[in-house]
Amino acid sequence: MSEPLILRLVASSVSVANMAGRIIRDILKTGDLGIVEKGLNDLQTEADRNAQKCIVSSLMKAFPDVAIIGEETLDYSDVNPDWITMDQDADVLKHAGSIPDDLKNISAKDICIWVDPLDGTAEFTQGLLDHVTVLIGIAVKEKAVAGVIYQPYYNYQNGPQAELGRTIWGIVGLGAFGFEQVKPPAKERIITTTRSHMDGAVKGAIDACQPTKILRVGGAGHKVLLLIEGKAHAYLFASPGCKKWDTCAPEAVLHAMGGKLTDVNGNFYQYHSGVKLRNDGGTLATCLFEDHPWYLSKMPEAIRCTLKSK
Ligand SMILES: Nc1ncnc2c1ncn2[C@@H]1O[C@H](COP(=O)(O)O)[C@@H](O)[C@H]1OP(=O)(O)O
Ligand SMILES: [Mg+2]
Ligand SMILES: [Mg+2]
Ligand SMILES: [Mg+2]
Repeated sequence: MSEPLILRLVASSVSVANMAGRIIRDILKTGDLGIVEKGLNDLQTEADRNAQKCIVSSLMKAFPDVAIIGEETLDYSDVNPDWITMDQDADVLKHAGSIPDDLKNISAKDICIWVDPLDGTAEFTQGLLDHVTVLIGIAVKEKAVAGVIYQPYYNYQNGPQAELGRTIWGIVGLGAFGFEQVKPPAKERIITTTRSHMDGAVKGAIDACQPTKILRVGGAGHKVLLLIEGKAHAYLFASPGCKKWDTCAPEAVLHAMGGKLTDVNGNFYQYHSGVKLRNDGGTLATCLFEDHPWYLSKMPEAIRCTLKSK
């Protein structure tokens, strides 16, 4: 008998995220990023386009009955056949015996896969390569239940011989894998936030939490990696810039390891295929589930009202 659908989805996502990471690294090596301005402070490169073609074409072929929503608007008629992979990561498939009961019998019609082929595009164009991640999030009905975060330039500070890239994945109720889970320092309050989309509300919400340190870095995926590795206590972005493909995979991985991600009013985002793309309520995520209410209680009333999820 074949493995449960949720595990096959994650195993395929891990394999295809690795291939997308190779495509991203190849584009950077050419030196021509093919940058397009989609809007104010909103860029797209050839790496975003090609990585999404690889991910969406591969997953569509493997799971034709599942809804897939990617960040970039693209024409899929000219996809390079070498970019289509049907591989499924063997290490993921080994967990077939430990799937939580509520995910054992899911149906393809209830699934939506959210694809951010390259999260941290602004930082990618500026050479801040460790801020870049490939995000594939899997939702069943409205809930983010599984996610893959591939970091294509992990290790790049260690010189040209270093082996690049790492895969982090998780399934809520099963666990999260591919990283060393470390608790954040007890006597500090480190908050990570945007470096390229800062505004008054983002700053006001952070100040209200009186952090001991602020880490301004790019990418939703990268900031959640800082949480799961204990380098920050909270990720706070009191602004509606992120979309469902930015938060689905990070939220699932964070929940799988014991953290929590919501909007700044404490509401969970919904991820079914008909949902509004924009995360109107901002982002408040904590490494430890039990810390979340404290940060929530510090959110200024004016910011909570402005960022009510619609
Ligand atoms: N105003 C915005 N316009 C477009 N994308 C945004 C905006 N704000 C946030 N994002 C997306 O959310 C990610 C996290 O935001 P930030 O780095 O500012 O904390 C960004 O890397 C970007 O994803 P992407 O790079 O995939 O387009
Ligand atoms: Mg983008
Ligand atoms: Mg993104
Ligand atoms: Mg992106």
